[in-house]
Amino acid sequence: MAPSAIATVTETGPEYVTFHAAKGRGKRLVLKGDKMKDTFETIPTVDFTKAFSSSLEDRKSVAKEVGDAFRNVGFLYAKGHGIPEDLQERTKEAVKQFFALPTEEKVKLHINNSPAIMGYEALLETKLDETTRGDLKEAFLMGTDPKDPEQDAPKDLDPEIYPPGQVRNQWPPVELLPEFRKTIYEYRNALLAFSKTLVHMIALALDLDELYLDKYLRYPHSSCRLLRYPPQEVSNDVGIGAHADYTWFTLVNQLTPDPALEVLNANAHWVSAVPVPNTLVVNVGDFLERATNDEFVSTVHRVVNKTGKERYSLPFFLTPTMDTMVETFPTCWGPDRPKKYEDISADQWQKMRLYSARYKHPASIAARKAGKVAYDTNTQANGK
Ligand SMILES: O=C(O)CCC(=O)C(=O)O
Ligand SMILES: [Fe+2]
Repeated sequence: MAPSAIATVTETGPEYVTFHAAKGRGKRLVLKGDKMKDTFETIPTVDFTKAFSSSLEDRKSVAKEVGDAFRNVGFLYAKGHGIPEDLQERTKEAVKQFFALPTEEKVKLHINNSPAIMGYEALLETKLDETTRGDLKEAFLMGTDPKDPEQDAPKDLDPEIYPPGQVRNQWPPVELLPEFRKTIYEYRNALLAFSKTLVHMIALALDLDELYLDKYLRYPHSSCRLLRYPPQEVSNDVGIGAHADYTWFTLVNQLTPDPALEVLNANAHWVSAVPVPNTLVVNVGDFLERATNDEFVSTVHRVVNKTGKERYSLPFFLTPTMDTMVETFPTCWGPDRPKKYEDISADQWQKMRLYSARYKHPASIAARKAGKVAYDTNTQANGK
């Protein structure tokens, strides 16, 4: 696993770092001097070229590097992922064009119109770090929507999870952005294909059959979140407050060259995930941490845009098919290593985390009233 030479520790931060993660609101002491632990100070790079090889030995060599990175860091830079550069360029243009639309066009697509919480979310609408005034970013979210023909969704999805006709994705009119939907789908489908290869590498890294985890991927919850971060002017602003993702994993395409994404190591020092052209930043989410009985780590991260420039990024999130029960993987527990977590349906997990982070969204309020979703009382106070 070749360490990236360009990621560096940027600051030691305050005495404590607070964050928002599966286990509730966390707080970690910043370690200094001889209290410091042996932990990562760079983000490793993994070349995925051999993940596409017909030789199992080649694929296992990539899987080993993925396993090392996910056990020790929870983050890696993926190169050799095969996503065409021209598609990445066109996607970046599409992202910029979306955010350049007049505000009145963007708010027509507001997430409050969508029970699935897809669409446009304005600046400061979320607040992952309660010590700030909110997350200084605007977003456009798209995810699973069986009505979108581009997704070729199975016909027998659970109607409780995907009520027929329910508003999910919301797209800007083609007259305004003729190529937008097409380009975002082309990108999303390429990332979904790469994700399936990454899932195979994860299976091998955990000594599972290479295809063992495919049973979770009949219609995985794959979503893209387009993000624009204006330059921060207020001193304690953040682009996104410190948090862990609730996915299986996230693939972030940093579309602009200036550093802003930071990853928390065991000393509670922030390690910069400096953008590296034509790589994806891959990180383990809380759901995969749980399914591996904490063998893989879901690492806290944040975005701080002090560059004086606008930043654009594009995370892609992967979570298993909503109607599957996710067990602790069989190689991750045994007599000497008891299971720490109950099995949980992907739908329950997704809703619990999504609604906690969007506490005032109409779908979140309705689910709470109906007693349909278990809430983590530690995290709900954070959601706006
Ligand atoms: O913009 C980024 O680089 C990361 C965004 C992120 O952490 C998230 O959307 O969960
Ligand atoms: Fe994240």
